[in-house]
Amino acid sequence: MTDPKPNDDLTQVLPLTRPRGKALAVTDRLRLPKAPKTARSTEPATSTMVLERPTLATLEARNISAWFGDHQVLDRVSLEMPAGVITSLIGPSGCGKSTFLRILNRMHELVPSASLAGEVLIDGVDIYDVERKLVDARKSIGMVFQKPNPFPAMSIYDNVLAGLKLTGTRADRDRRDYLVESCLTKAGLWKEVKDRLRAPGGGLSGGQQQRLCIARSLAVTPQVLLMDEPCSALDPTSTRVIEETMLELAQDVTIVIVTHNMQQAQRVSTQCAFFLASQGTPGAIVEHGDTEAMFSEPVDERTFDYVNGRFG
Ligand SMILES: Nc1ncnc2c1ncn2[C@@H]1O[C@H](COP(=O)(O)OP(=O)(O)OP(=O)(O)O)[C@@H](O)[C@H]1O
Repeated sequence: MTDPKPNDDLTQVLPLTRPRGKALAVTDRLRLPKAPKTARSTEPATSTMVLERPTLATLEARNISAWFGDHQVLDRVSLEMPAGVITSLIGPSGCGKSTFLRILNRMHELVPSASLAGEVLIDGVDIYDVERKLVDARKSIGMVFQKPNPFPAMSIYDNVLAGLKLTGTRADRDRRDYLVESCLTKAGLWKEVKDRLRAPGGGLSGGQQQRLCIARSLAVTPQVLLMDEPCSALDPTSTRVIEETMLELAQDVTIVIVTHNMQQAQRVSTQCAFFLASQGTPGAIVEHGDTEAMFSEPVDERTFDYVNGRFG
């Protein structure tokens, strides 16, 4: 997978022109509106306020197929990712997990040769619908990547707020202060950085940078958070902190995580989907369901072999 740029998840938006059920290469891009300047609020900053809860949303993929040029990498994948639940996507390298995840918030289209078919519904509304603004989909469905990608020279404070500008969300000074504190608190980073908010984001450790990226995603109050192997570049301690953060966040946000770590899938997820692309065929879901059941008594022999480390 291509390495993400710092604002990959938010800046690049595309026209909503895909005909239903038809694969279409998308190349054009739109520009996001600039955030207008706002007056200062007269209300005092309330550092004890909690980040307001987004409405919990169910994400549903229906018959998703995907291509890079002529190469089909997913074939009619359907999966419901219920509100307030952590869903893990597992499977061997190259079976299309990351592609599927990127389709869930319209990032797949950023690859010039990419095309797709199928529907992605958030609470029943297709994020690819021509009536829906792409920026709304990006606000509702945040993304955290494998490699932490803060803006390295930008301050920790400004990193958290980067998404507001990019999505044209207004916030006065007090609101910004409040968002920075509450998002960093939610991401489990506040105590470590509260005395150096003006220091550059690039000066944090890898685990801290990843939590900064989680805080940045939370600032636009997403209903869904997609995480592509968020701990694979981190040490066990940072991994544990991120997992605790995920479990905490799951009360407010629907989370979908791609992971190669079977223990992690069992520790954090309620439901699990096993992807496989056998012998040159496009990736598809072999089996999905309750994580505990998938690991203890999978229905399909290939799932049994995979979760027991016999391949992949
Ligand atoms: N930008 C791209 N251009 C062309 N082909 C791509 C691109 N990105 C991925 N692919 C191909 O799509 C298929 C699925 O890749 P994807 O990254 O989705 O798999 P994955 O299951 O997430 O793998 P991994 O676990 O190694 O990250 C692979 O065959 C891969 O080579």
